[in-house]
Amino acid sequence: MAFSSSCSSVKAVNSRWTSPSPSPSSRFAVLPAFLHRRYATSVKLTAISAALKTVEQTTLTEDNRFSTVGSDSDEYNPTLPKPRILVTEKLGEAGVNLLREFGDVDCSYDLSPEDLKKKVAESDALIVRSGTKVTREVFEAAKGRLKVVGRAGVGIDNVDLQAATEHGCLVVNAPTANTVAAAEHGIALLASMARNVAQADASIKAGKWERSKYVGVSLVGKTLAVMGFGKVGTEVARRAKGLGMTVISHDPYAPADRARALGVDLVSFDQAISTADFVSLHMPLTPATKKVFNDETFSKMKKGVRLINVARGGVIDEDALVRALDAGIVAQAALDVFCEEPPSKDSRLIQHENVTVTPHLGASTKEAQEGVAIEIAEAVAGALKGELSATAVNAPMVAPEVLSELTPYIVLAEKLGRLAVQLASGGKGVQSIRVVYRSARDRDDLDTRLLRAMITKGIIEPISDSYVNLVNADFIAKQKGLRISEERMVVDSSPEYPVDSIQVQILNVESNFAGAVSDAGDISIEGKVKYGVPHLTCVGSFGVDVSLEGNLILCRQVDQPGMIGQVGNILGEQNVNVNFMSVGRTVLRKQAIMAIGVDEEPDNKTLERIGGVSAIEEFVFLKL
Ligand SMILES: NC(=O)C1=CN([C@@H]2O[C@H](COP(=O)(O)OP(=O)(O)OC[C@H]3O[C@@H](n4cnc5c(N)ncnc54)[C@H](O)[C@@H]3O)[C@@H](O)[C@H]2O)C=CC1
Ligand SMILES: O=C(O)C(=O)COP(=O)(O)O
Repeated sequence: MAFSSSCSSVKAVNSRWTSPSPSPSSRFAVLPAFLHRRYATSVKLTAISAALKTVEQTTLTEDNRFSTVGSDSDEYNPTLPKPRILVTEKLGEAGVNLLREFGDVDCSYDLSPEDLKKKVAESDALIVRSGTKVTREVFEAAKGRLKVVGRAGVGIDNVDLQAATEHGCLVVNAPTANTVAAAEHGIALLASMARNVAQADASIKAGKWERSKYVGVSLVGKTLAVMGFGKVGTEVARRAKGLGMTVISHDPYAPADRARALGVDLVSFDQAISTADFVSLHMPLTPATKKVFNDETFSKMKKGVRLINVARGGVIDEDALVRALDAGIVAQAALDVFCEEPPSKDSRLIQHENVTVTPHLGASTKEAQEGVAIEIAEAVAGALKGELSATAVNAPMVAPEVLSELTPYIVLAEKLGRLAVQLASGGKGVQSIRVVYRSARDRDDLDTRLLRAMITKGIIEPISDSYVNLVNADFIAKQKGLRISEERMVVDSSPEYPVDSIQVQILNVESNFAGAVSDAGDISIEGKVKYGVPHLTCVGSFGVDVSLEGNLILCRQVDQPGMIGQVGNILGEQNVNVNFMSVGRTVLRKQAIMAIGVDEEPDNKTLERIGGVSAIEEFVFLKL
């Protein structure tokens, strides 16, 4: 391949200099703060448990933003300022208590949009249910402080996800704890609608006794179409089967075998709505589902159909539903959710005699609210600690075991990005990046999204004032016109490790260090993880082996004896500690590259002295 470097095959001549490398465990380098704004320069390399369980200390940065500092201890330090967590809607007590153990919790309900904007500017996390609109203006008002929005429930249509992503704010939800509650509410509406429970109740309270008016319809033997065969839809289907109904479902993305296992046929949208006696909505509100129930679709329904909506009001064109009710196409509707919440009191839909309504109660059981509160509190606290959430909505979800494996490679990825970009000197600008992952594993057995995000972070942060994290890495890269292509190469190494090496190439750009330019003319560096520590193993066509800690000096020189001593002496005289040194060469006694890891940043005079060593042809100082 044109881009392949000779490094993978070149053996580094590894001369360890003054300080021997510390033990692998103390050098195990991990930056778990994928979501943090300012960690790149302030986080110490930290030993943490593989599953990212380490609790980081929290602190306020100089601009008063909540940030994290890696701790050598596994304990959370209670003396440092706590994150501020704003809760704007009623949350189960157990969840609030959990949050209080971790942060300063401000429960302020019924905030006006203006007050919400004021409060988020002082909050690290915001927890909402469906009643708070987290708009772009809210993210803008937060001025970068807000790190995580927790949606204590499933639907995140009240959160502007694009704006959250652009602002690097993670959005997490609590997708499982209210499933049964929503399904039970759907079934409650289905049964009560069929037997006119709400209308009969109102009638009897109005002093009437109207037995013949409220004759209902039976459920047994009727066909129910479940629109959206996700968590709630599945539970509704299960329960409806128990009531003796025939259940069909439409869901373009649901696996047919899961439906079949419950005795449910997955059918087309038109087939579902045209054959069902009852239609129950359980899909999310998305651009594709917005007003999907409209005049046209109502006209295809079986006359006398009954409709239940415990999903989102916006999937129905409410005016069209009123027309369908008036025309008798829809015999009855039972609605828990509305386009506007709360709906206007004199809405024709709400007041319609064949409509039963509840005020968005689907998730409102004691059990569900406690569960949701705990689920969201754990997700938000985890995110504030820098853990990746299993319920992240706008960031890659990575299984904990995958994450623990990838963690040291994530550090490597960021460092390689950071190094590569410092080797670019201009010309056409940094636009095209090629990343090659060499691995012994099958092609599909490596999730590189985290690695790519961290390479992007490493590339962008040194050259712009954008802060980049896992959430916004792809967005910022796109915004800056950075194209990142990824390639996988299967190599013959141990499949025990997910990645053998990562190579980062910046294409079509000039370099301030000609030694970093590969035979193909691109800036190219490659690294590996050794004993949990990221190492630089290749620069251009030269093999080296230097651990990526502290800072790095790269020198290209004539390959001759005494070079290590000369440069080492200069650094030693200036009290700059060398933590690692390695020399790689292509041809004996021709050219070599010396990679020197230094703990301190040498001053200009020291660097000039290094440049003055006669055999050194070029050198560059790189900050990790
Ligand atoms: N009323 C309430 O209090 C509650 C409402 N909900 C709402 O119920 C809905 C479903 O929730 P879950 O089952 O937990 O979500 P889920 O994500 O598990 O299921 C949604 C399903 O809808 C399917 N879907 C997506 N687009 C579709 C389309 N165009 N047509 C048909 N199906 C489509 C998806 O493939 C998925 O299987 C959400 O809108 C959620 O916000 C959930 C809990 C409580
Ligand atoms: O979880 C959902 O999607 C819901 O609709 C529940 O909303 P809520 O938390 O009760 O405002």
